[in-house]
Amino acid sequence: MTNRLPLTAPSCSDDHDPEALHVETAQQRIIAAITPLSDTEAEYLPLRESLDRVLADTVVASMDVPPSPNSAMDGYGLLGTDLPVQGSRELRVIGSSYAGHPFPGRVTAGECVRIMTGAVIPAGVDTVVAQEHVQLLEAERICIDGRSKTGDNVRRAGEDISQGQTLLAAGHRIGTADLGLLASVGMTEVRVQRRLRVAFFSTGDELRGVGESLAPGQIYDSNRYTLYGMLMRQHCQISDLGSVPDDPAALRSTLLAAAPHHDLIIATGGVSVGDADHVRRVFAELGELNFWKVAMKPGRPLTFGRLQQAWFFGLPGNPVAVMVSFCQFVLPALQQLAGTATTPPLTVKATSTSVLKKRPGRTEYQRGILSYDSAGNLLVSKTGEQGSGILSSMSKANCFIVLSIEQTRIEPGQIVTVQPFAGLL
Ligand SMILES: Nc1nc2c(c(=O)[nH]1)N[C@H]1C(S)=C(S)[C@@H](COP(=O)(O)OP(=O)(O)OC[C@H]3O[C@@H](n4cnc5c(N)ncnc54)[C@H](O)[C@@H]3O)O[C@H]1N2
Ligand code: MOO
Repeated sequence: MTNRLPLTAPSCSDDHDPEALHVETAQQRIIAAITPLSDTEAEYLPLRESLDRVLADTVVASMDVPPSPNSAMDGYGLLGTDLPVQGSRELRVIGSSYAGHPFPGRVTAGECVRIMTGAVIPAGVDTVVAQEHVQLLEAERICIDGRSKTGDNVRRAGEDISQGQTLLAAGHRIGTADLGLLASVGMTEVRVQRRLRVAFFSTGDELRGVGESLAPGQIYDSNRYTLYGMLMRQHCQISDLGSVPDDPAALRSTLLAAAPHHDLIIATGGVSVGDADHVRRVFAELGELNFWKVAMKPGRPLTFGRLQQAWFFGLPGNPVAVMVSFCQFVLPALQQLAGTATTPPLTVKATSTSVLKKRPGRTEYQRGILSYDSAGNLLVSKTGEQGSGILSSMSKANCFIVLSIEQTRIEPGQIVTVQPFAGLL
């Protein structure tokens, strides 16, 4: 084979490869290389349609929420100076304030108003006594005791949001609470970044699509399905370019056709050193290779670079390697492109209940099931066989067990680092 990039074969006892970048270095190189999308193609969307989109503008609150002081309880609104220090006191009920129907007058000493939760606090009132703490007397009179204190059950204007404050910053991905937050200041539409355009294709002469029949040596293409799922979860605008044969000319034309119309191109397979692994070589001829190979398992031959204005990931073909490298590298790249904060995934510590086999030299992402024992301690067990072709290990898992580069065999009872799938997949 010609034109092969050098590969230093790891020894049998460890997996060290001096050419492979550490995971953190590779992540930093990706973040450093990518500049966020400009907002020239940002669009206005009706509020509900903006769910999961990225804000193009910082939103400043145009009003206080709540706009007026209001009651937190159903009860009686009165003056704090009327609260008895000891014993009880009678007050005269002069009217009522309901949510949407404020009391128009002023309350003075010796008086009170019937008030409902959410109703505007009338002028003069600074305290609401819950009705459970009030004794009803005849002829519009009540009796209160010394249990309450001035200011009780009054929600001040702007206690949630104050006019002029930054409500949500540009680059924030709009979540479910944010839809309510934006509605609470009366916004009908928001300006959001366009969705990221991501093309993906698989490579391999052995691949057939679902619905086709398999000849000997052929397998179904599963990578385009996991990629579809992961990209849809990230709200990308996707182009599935299908399965491309192990043919440099076909790879070349697929890459060149996709580059002008996409922010990111993802290929799977063909990035290792086999005679039919053309993806990295073809990419390196056409574009700028940023790095090849990361000291991780699975996912070592990962390839990253740029082709015209599109970023490129050549993910290793093994189905688990695709998912692991997507989570660790494609996700931060998408976040960086979208201009959202690139926060590392949350990790927790858990006690392993399994023996975890590992050789030094690569960070490993084993697939685990995170659970609690009866005392509330976090436990994690591995999902059986851990080969990078064992996709069922991902399907059974709810977390990655992240074993650091120099870590070796883990015994049951040892504490390990775990990355839950929530927010990743
Ligand atoms: N001599 C060496 N061989 C290999 C090395 C190495 O360092 N030296 N690295 C191994 C590692 S680690 C990985 S990961 C793989 C990655 O290789 P490729 O990216 O070139 O992937 P392929 O060879 O094309 O495929 C690997 C495997 O995955 C299956 N596959 C591929 N695409 C799909 C798909 N779309 N759906 C389902 N399954 C797919 C493919 O049939 C192979 O079994 O290289 C090792 N070799
Ligand atoms: O790096 Mo590979 O993904 O171990 O099989």
